[in-house]
Amino acid sequence: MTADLQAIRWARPRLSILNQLLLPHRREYVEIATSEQAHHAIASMQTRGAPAIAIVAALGLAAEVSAMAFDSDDVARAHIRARLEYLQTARPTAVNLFEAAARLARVVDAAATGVAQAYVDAAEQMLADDVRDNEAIGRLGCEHLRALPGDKLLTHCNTGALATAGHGTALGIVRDMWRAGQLAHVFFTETRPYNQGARLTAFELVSEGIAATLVCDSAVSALLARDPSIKAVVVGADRVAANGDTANKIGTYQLAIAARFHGRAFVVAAPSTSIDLALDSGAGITIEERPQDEITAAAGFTASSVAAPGAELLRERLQIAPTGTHAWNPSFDVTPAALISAIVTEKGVFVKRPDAQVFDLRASLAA
Ligand SMILES: CSC[C@H]1O[C@H](OP(=O)(O)O)[C@H](O)[C@@H]1O
Repeated sequence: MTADLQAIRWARPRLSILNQLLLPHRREYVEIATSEQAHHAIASMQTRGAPAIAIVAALGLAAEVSAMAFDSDDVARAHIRARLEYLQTARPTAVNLFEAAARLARVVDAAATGVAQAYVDAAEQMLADDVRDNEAIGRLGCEHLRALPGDKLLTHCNTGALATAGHGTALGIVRDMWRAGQLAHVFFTETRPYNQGARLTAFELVSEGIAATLVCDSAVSALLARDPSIKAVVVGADRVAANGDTANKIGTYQLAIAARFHGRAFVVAAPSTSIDLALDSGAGITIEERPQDEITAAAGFTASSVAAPGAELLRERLQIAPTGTHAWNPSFDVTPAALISAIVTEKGVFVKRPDAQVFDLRASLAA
């Protein structure tokens, strides 16, 4: 990964994150020293992507804890547990944040002594684990997709180095296929209304010189109808239920319908930390709803605001819809398992049993 694409920098005990609100115009790192700052970075989308928000929450608290002197292990444990509860209120859909908080709570509960140190060690380990898992997803995804006809892919939102500790999930597969000479071209959606595709995936693909074309979300069916060499649609995930129903960036569901209609594979790529085995189906997934003005106005920079210090504050919004327009802005949708061909994780590539409409991820992960 090039240094340009490093979303999370951790040099014990200091954490800084690439402020993704300013991309692709400015590369500016923000220091995160407290759990409040980590919460703000996640809620305001300075950092985003299911694995990245879990890691920033964990390491933001690690930075805070490292600077504190606790009177006892019990005090440290109580503090960490309370802050983990608080951090889970930053965003509701990606399960990685909740999974990480539960795992870290178990670490501090299990540590009889050295609670603060045990917490920091475990939070730090998450960074390395995520890169390792994404590399495995890339490798397994390449192997899985090699057999399918065609030499192009389509992806949605941003699932790359910027959304993770490094390499990425769906975009990690794109990266590995490109490096292996298995990929001639990738199409990627702008991902309205937040434009993670046009701003962030474009930034990653241009940085690495991967042959790529940006399309409007609404151009996907026309693209699939026109180009039979697109072998698959590959997307990430924010939460996958035990039956394979998958919450991912809004627009994913309609991509899956288009892929099914045109006879293309629809592949979900995510670490196993994105799988929520407590949920039987996607019906139980909380979908974040974001402000209406993300739709009624367009965000961006003018030449003068890009150059100004604190450009985030000056982020200009161009009104598109008339004042008084009501908008509905769900940030995610749930793609039914029936439309998903395969789920690629670091633990393996999961498919449905012949004739089944859903996955059995409880059995797959137990195997
Ligand atoms: C590998 S990241 C998964 C996921 O995160 C994105 O959402 P957001 O940008 O709102 O955090 C998107 O759904 C990606 O597929």
